[in-house]
Amino acid sequence: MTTSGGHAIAVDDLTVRLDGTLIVDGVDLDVADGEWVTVIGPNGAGKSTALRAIGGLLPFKGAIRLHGTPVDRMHRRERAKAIATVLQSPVVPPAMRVFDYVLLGRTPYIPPLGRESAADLDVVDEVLAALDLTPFARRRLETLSGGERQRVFLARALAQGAGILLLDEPTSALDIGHQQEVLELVDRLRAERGLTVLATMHDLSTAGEYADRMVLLAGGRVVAAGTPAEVLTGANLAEHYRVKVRVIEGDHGPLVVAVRG
Ligand SMILES: Nc1ncnc2c1ncn2[C@@H]1O[C@H](COP(=O)(O)OP(=O)(O)OP(=O)(O)O)[C@@H](O)[C@H]1O
Repeated sequence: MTTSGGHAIAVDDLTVRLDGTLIVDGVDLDVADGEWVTVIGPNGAGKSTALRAIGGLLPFKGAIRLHGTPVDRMHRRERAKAIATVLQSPVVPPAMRVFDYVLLGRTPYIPPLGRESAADLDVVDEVLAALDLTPFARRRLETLSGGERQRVFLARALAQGAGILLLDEPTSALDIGHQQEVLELVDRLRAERGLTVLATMHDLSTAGEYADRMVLLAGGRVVAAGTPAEVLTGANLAEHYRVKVRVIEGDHGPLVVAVRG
C-alpha cells in the first residue's frame, strides 16, 4: 500500500477515452479525508465520466488512489466498502421495492450465499427514515416520482456505509426543500462520520455553499480549482459557460445569478 498524504482520493493525470474519444484529459484532483469537493463545468465537460472512473466503474489511464490504494487493484467488495457512487440515472432492477433496493447497498457485507443480518436491516430502516422514505419502503421504485427516486438512490449509497461518497448531480430532480434537506444530511454525516464527498452539481450557488473546494472542468481539463470564491468568478464563468453573471457575497459562499447580456 502506498501513502496518500491524508487524502481520501488522490487522482493523478486521469485520462479517460470513451469509444476512442478523449473525454477526460490529464486531470489531477485530491480530496482530503472529510473534505467536500464539488466538480462543476458546462454540459459535456467530462464531470460524470471522471466521477465514474474514480468510482472504479470505467477503465482509465493515470492513477486513482483511495486512501492510498489504487482503485483498479481493489476487489469489488473492498471497493464498495470504501466508496459509494450515486450515478445520475442508475439502472434499476424491474419491479423492485424501495426497501429491497436500498438493501442492495449492504451487499458487500453479506457473505456469498449468505443472508442479510438484522444489523443490515436496521441500517436500511435508519437510512430510509433519515431521507423521509419510510412511507415508501414497500412501494415499487417505478411508481415513485423523480425526486423520490433520487432520494432512494442516495439512500442505497448511504446504506453502503462507505467513507467516500461520490454524488453525480444528487439534487437535480429535487424541489428546493428536499434539495436542502439532502445536502444538509450529507453534510451532517460528513461531520458525524467523517465522510468524504466528491460531487458534481449544476446549481453553482448551492455547489459553492456546501463545498470546501471546487474544481471547474471544461473540455475534460481542470481550468480552475480552489475555494468557491476563487472558482466562482465572473471571469471564469463567462469564459467557460459563456454566460454573464452577477456574483453576490452570501453567508456560506458566493451566490451566482445569470443576467441578460
Ligand atoms: N461512448 C461515448 N463516445 C464518445 N463520446 C462520449 C461517449 N459517452 C459520452 N461521451 C461524451 O463525453 C462527454 C462528457 O460526458 P459527461 O457525461 O462526462 O459530461 P458531464 O460534464 O457530466 O455533462 P453533463 O453536465 O451534461 O451531465 C460528452 O460530450 C458526451 O457526449
